[in-house]
Formats: sequence, structure tokens, C-alpha cells
Amino acid sequence: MEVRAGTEGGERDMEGRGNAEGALETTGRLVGGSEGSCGADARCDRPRPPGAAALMLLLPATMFHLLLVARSGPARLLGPPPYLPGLQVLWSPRMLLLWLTWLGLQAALYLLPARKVAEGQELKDKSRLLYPINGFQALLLTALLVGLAVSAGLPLGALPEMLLPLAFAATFTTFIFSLFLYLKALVAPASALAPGGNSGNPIYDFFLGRELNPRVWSFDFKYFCELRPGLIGWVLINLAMLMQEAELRGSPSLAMWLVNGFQLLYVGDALWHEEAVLTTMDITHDGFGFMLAFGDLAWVPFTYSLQAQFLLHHPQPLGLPVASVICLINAVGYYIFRGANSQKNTFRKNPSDPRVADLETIPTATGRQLLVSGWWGMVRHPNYLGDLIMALAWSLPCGVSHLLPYFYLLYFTALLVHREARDEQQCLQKYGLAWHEYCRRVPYRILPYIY
Ligand SMILES: NC(=O)C1=CN([C@@H]2O[C@H](COP(=O)(O)OP(=O)(O)OC[C@H]3O[C@@H](n4cnc5c(N)ncnc54)[C@H](OP(=O)(O)O)[C@@H]3O)[C@@H](O)[C@H]2O)C=CC1
Ligand SMILES: CC(C)=CCC[C@@H](C)[C@H]1CC=C2C3=C(CC[C@@]21C)[C@@]1(C)CC[C@H](O)C(C)(C)[C@@H]1CC3
Repeated sequence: MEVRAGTEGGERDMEGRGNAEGALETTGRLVGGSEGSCGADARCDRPRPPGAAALMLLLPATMFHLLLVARSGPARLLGPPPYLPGLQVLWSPRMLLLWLTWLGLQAALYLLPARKVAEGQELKDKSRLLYPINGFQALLLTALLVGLAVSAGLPLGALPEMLLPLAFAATFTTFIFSLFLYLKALVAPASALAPGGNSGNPIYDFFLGRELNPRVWSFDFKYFCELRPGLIGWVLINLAMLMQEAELRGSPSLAMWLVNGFQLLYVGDALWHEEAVLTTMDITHDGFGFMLAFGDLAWVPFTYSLQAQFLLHHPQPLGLPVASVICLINAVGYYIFRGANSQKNTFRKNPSDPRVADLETIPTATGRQLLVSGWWGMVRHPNYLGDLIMALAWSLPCGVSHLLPYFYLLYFTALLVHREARDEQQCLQKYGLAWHEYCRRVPYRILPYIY
């Protein structure tokens, strides 16, 4: 695959805010600051180096806290962990090897011939990078390999007991990997840096990442990490919880089936529509550093599987009528999420496509149009609404006795509210008056008549 030079953020680099926005996803306004090149944007928020350093400790600490409390009797989200594991519990060369094997397997599947090679967004120098579209194939091949390994005697049900050292190995490798990314960016041309990826402060740059599309030959690290090892690892951990529950209690509970089914649908959908990730701000705008690497490789598999972890240690009775209502909620969420994302992707690819040609639009000075009817006429981020409804459906099978399984819903609400705000800021810079007109016509952001 041809590799062409990346530039500073492609067409989204309108405001010089750079990847500081990524940090805010996790931090809200907590880490606001003003170093670096924020351009003319008065709302430029960047973590100060102490804020970035604190987050590098806080994020892994939160992840380990969740892993520990999920298996504890009281399972209190806000309570202390049952114990503080020592290094002898966390550090295991075998788990490190297992984790590296997992990454190696996913990298090998990434390098297999793809059904399609897609072009990324146009960069500033008008070039485009190429990306293999074979994520769904990687999911199927992983399922096949895991199926074969389990029938040959691989004790997948033992994985729940290995989560702590495995998460430690993932965190450890993320630090090493981020160091590699940071050093690699030191010798990268300035044109390859993300907007704001050159603050001059090593802690800050290490945390948020300097390069926009770090690659070795055609292997794109950010694109690979965003969708493969973390997302597929997440459903594999879920499956291990299900198998372990079957071993412990004779059969998996209905609640466990629902959580596994819903989240498998979500991951399968992401990999099926893999090409769509190429237009997200994570790929087109944000640098690749510790935050995104940790998010992709450790945070997603080990915290997004929290509901399944909780259910293994705290079985919840669930009757068919309630389960049906929960399925309905997930279906409604998925319908909105998929409908909204597909409508926008179809429209962006070809506005004359018969499926979207009848929708009302607002012209903008850039030549691009904004949808103002259909899903995007309901609220300004219908896809977030669908995603949040699904997040609720993933927690409900865990009952209402504990707050812990609702952690994802709470974290995700904060993440999407902030993500919406920074996207809004970018769209305002990009579309100016047309965006104002869109906001006038569609006044609510995520939840109709409320927010
Ligand atoms: N599970 C998880 O942890 C996470 C999930 N997500 C999900 O990822 C998906 C993608 O989200 P995200 O990348 O944030 O952004 P979106 O897919 O919402 O894309 C935002 C972009 O869409 C375009 N746009 C906005 N309004 C309109 C309109 N009316 N008509 C046409 N185009 C419009 C603009 O870009 P342009 O005009 O340049 O095309 C805007 O920048 C979402 O479904 C989200 O829920 C996101 C983060 C984390
Ligand atoms: C706490 C912390 C370290 C946060 C970093 C944020 C990341 C966890 C998320 C940023 C954007 C993401 C996306 C997905 C997963 C979470 C992260 C990496 C995503 C792959 C989930 C599946 C969706 O269908 C998606 C492909 C649209 C999505 C893309 C963004």
C-alpha cells in the first residue's frame, strides 16, 4: 500500500486546537490551560503538563479500581477497592507474553489481503492515505481460531482470573508503545504532526501524541489500535465471562447472554462499517499518544467489559418480560445509532444517492451541505443519542441494586457531551453562518427538548 505524507490535520485543522480536545474527553474542563499553539480560538483548552501527568496515573488507576471492585462482594463504584494488589499479583511474564501474542495475532490479521482498500480523508497537501478494510474478517478469523483453540482444550473460562495481570501487561506495553510513538515523532517531518502535536513539552506531547498518522511502511498504528485488539479483545473477555459462568452455575444467565449479545452487535457493527472510522476526529485530527493508545488498547477491553465482569460475580435474576423490554431498548438505540451514522455517511459519499436525495439541506460556503431533515433534523447528534440508549440497555440486565454496571453509561455521557461540544466548535469554525442556521433550525444537541 502506498504511503503518502500526512499533514497537519487535514481539512479539520481549522482552529489550531489540535488534539487537546481528546484530553478533554476524559477530563472535562478540569485540565484547561493555554500553552502551545492554540491559534485564535479563545476556547482552546489544553491539559497542562501536570494535568497530563496526573491523567496518566488516574486513568490506569480507575481501570484497576473497576476491575477490583467488580469482583468484590459489595461492588461499590465509589467505595474503596477490596485490597491493593502487589506487584507479584500484577506482574506476570506469562500474561505479558499472552498479551503480546494477542497483539501479534491481530497485527497478522490486519496484514492479510483486504476485500477493499479505502482512501482516508484528504490531507492538506491533497494526498490521501490508504487503509485496508478487513476488520470484520479479522473478527471472524479470531472467532474461528478461538473456537478451534477452545475445542482443543484452551481454558478460556480461566481468563477472568487473569484480568488483573493482563490489564497490567496492557498498561505497561501502552507506556512503552507511547514512548516509541513519541520518539518516532521526534524524527518525523513537521508536516506529519497533528495540529497542536508540537507543544514542546515532552509530558504533554507524550500524553496527547505528536504524529497524526504514525506508520511503519503501510502499517497504520492508530487505525489498527482504534478497532482491532481492543474491540475484539472486549468481546473475547465478555465471552470468557460467559463461559466461566456456565462452568460455575451450569449455564450462562439470561443477563449474561444479553450483555454479550448487545456488545457483540456493537463491535460487529463497528468492524462491518470500519471505513466510517476514517472520518472520525480521532483519525483525522487527534495525535496518537498515550491517551488514545491507552484508551484503545487497555481502557476499552478492560472497562467496557465491566457489565459482564460484574454479572460473573453478582448474578442477577432476569425474567423474560423485562429482558424483552431491555432488548427493545437496545434495538431502538441501535436503530437510531445506525440510521443516523449511515444517513450521514451515505450523504457525505454521494448527496444524490436516492436514499438521501430527498432530505432537506443547508448549503455552506465550503461547498458541502448540512442535513437538516431526517435523523440530523431531529437533534444535532442523533448518533450519540442512539449510542447512549444502547449504553443504558447494556447496564439494565445488571439490575438496579448497584451503581457499578452503570459506570459505562456515566462515563460515556460525559465523553459524548464533551465530544459534542468540541465537534460543535469545529463545525462552527468550518461552516460559520451556515452552522448558526443549522443550530437555529435544530436547536437540541443530543436529547430532543432537553439538551
Ligand atoms: N463507544 C465509544 O466509546 C465511542 C463511540 N463513538 C461513536 O462514534 C460515532 C462517530 O462519532 P464522532 O466521530 O464523534 O462524530 P460524528 O459521526 O457525529 O460526526 C460529526 C461530523 O459530522 C458532520 N455533520 C455534523 N452535522 C451534520 C449534518 N447536519 N449534516 C451532515 N454532516 C454533519 C460534521 O463533519 P463534516 O461536515 O466534516 O462531514 C461533523 O464534524 C458516533 O456514533 C459516536 O456515538 C464515539 C466516541 C466513543
Ligand atoms: C478514558 C480514555 C482513555 C478515553 C479515550 C477515548 C477512547 C476510549 C475513545 C475515543 C474514540 C473512540 C471510539 C470508539 C471506541 C472508544 C474510543 C477509542 C469506537 C471504535 C467504538 C465503536 C464505534 O462504532 C466507533 C467505531 C464509531 C467508535 C470510534 C470512536
